[in-house]
Amino acid sequence: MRIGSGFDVHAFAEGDHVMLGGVRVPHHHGLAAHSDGDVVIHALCDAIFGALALGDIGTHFPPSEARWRGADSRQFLRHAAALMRAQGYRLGNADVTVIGEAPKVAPHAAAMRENLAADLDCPVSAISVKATTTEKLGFLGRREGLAAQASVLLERA
Ligand SMILES: Nc1ccn([C@@H]2O[C@H](COP(=O)(O)O)[C@@H](O)[C@H]2O)c(=O)n1
Ligand SMILES: C[C@@]1(CO)OP(=O)(O)OP(=O)(O)OC[C@H]1O
Repeated sequence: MRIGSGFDVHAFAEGDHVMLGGVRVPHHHGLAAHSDGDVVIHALCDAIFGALALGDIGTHFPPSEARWRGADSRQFLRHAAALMRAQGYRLGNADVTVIGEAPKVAPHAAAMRENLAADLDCPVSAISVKATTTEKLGFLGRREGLAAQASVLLERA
């Protein structure tokens, strides 16, 4: 078995939605990023890369490369899943927490879990997506951006 953890933050910018776990969530801001800024998927990718000791998301998808501009982060997750399988592992379970005051994540958590499970080729029951505020404290509490953290357990396939 291997465990991994990941963390990602993106600042709010102009826009009318954020992408979270591959779900387009309406919001009065977007997220500033090279890709689509999906903090859920970025944290999950880093957790998988970490579990495999294969670097991090920037190692695999350098922000210096124009081809990742505006990219759908689900392709990053499918790549991480392919590397996981190639190393002889499958996802045991994943637990993701979105941190921020808004938008509300709970109404979209089921759709996010479906997307993540599809990309990781695992049962939806193996994927948890939850959220918390920071009780208005700090940069997340001031609604300057959104963060996500993820933990994964990989099992031998
Ligand atoms: N962006 C968020 C933040 C929180 N939630 C939901 O609200 C619950 C209460 O959050 P507290 O930080 O006050 O404990 C939390 O358990 C989530 O269900 C959310 O959906 N989106
Ligand atoms: C995803 C990548 C792709 O270039 O860029 P960003 O969308 O800015 O996201 P970040 O979480 O900073 O991870 C780095 C990059 O791999």
